[in-house]
Amino acid sequence: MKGLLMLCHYYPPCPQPDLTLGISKHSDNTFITMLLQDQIGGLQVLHQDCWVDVSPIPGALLMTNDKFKSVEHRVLANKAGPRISVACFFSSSVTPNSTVYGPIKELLSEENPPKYREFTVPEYSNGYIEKGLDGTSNLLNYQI
Ligand SMILES: O=C(O)CCC(=O)C(=O)O
Ligand SMILES: [Fe+2]
Repeated sequence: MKGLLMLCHYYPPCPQPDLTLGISKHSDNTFITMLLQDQIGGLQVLHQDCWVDVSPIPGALLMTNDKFKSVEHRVLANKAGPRISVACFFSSSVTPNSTVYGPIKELLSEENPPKYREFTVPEYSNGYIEKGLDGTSNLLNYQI
């Protein structure tokens, strides 16, 4: 499928899970993510400043991106394991695309000026990768 990127994660068992994380806090930079996780657990989403466990349900596929706002999430390290998950990212970032995206012009006015500058999807995706999962939003780099 065009624009589908699949990432398979293997988290080895960790002898001291309190000292590290499986994946640090981040939000996905794709249009939508579908995730298949095994029974080990460890995925958490940030909800009202609290980390909430996303318990594995056998056979369930998890979709992130709540009303197009990508939810922040992380994965805890586990003594049990290994843990395996498969994330499918739906995004146009893997195909060349020179389209410039920005705030919808009809919604802008003197009272409501643009908060973000325009950018292309490859520019945004490369910035996301270069920044790394440092817990901050990549969008901050495009704020005016
Ligand atoms: O392994 C998981 O449950 C989550 C993986 C993840 O957050 C990602 O690939 O972006
Ligand atoms: Fe993620």
